[in-house]
Amino acid sequence: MWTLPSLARAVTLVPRRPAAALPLPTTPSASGPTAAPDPRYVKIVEVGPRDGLQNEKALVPTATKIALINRLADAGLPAVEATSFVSPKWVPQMRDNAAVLTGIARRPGVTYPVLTPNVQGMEAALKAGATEVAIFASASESFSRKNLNCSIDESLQRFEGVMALARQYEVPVRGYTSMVLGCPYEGAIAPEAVAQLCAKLMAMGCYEISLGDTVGVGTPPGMARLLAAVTPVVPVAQLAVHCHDTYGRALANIATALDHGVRVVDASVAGLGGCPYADGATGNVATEKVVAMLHEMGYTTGVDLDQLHGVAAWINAQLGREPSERAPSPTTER
Ligand SMILES: CC(C)(COP(=O)([O-])OP(=O)([O-])OC[C@H]1O[C@@H](n2cnc3c(N)ncnc32)[C@H](O)[C@@H]1OP(=O)([O-])[O-])[C@@H](O)C(=O)NCCC(=O)NCCSC(=O)C[C@@](C)(O)CC(=O)[O-]
Repeated sequence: MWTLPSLARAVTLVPRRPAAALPLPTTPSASGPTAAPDPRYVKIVEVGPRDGLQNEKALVPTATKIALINRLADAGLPAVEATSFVSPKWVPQMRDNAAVLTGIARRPGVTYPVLTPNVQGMEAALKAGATEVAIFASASESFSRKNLNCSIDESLQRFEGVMALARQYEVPVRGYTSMVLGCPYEGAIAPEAVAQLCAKLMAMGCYEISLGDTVGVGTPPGMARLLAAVTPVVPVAQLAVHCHDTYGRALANIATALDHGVRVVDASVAGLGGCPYADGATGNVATEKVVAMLHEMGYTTGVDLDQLHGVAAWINAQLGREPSERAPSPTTER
């Protein structure tokens, strides 16, 4: 059986900057990110292969997942969340995590984060060659128990073990905070409680916090109140927003976040997804809709919108899904 001391031999370790010193989002160049932060560049973190597919009822073939990830990277997405190393009893769709992560063709300059809820998941992720991971906490006690089978405090204790391994193997860690704008089990969530949790995740060593409107109940004023509470404790350059589109408000909420200086946006190609432990959660906002809006607003993303539409149509066909409403044509871009 594989044991921790064999880890150094099992994985190829790439020397990295300490996670806390990771740079702000920058415009990617042909050879990777440039040094100077560009205020008009918005980094899209594509979460479809994980957050999207985790909710599909029928098992998606591993080859389809790998092809999806490769196609998204080819379309210019700078970060493609590939899979999660969670219990296969809890999320069967992600049980081929190692095969997916080892099967993708890694494109230079693209990161492929994976979710790790505990040391067991982190060890498996490292063994499969993960070079970036994400831990995921909830601002709602009820959702924490449904999603992670433990309290918020217990989840943070588990993450300590993940962070220790991440430091040892120099793997950057992204932190998620879920249910930041409301919870189906608890209703309203206090922005101050979200801020406190985000501060704890930052103190543990996360380089960025993604604020999850897990069930899409947020509104632009709610997003503004949330960011007013969170930005004093987490610099806005280290915040991302992760908006589900349950009630069609995701783009408006993202636009509000952009107004407040957020420059990292999570999205899911074709609007795939939901959350298996959050009743009523539909997919993340569709990546093609976010990219179209950003380009119309004069932001750059490095994403080829036509190619991305092709990926959305392809994955819809693979999954037998009806295409969602097409986002504006790239011909209208500035
Ligand atoms: C955290 C646990 C594992 C606790 O689950 P548990 O049952 O309390 O764990 P346990 O430690 O008691 O172990 C029970 C069994 O699970 C196994 N196990 C334990 N850990 C692992 C692991 N890492 N990988 C593989 N197997 C694992 C362990 O080996 C054991 O196996 P058994 O002895 O019964 O055969 C479980 O609750 C779980 O897997 N939860 C994950 C749920 C999930 O993935 N939810 C979706 C992602 S979160 C999300 O989508 C929100 C987000 C991030 O997108 C942001 C937003 O929208 O807000």
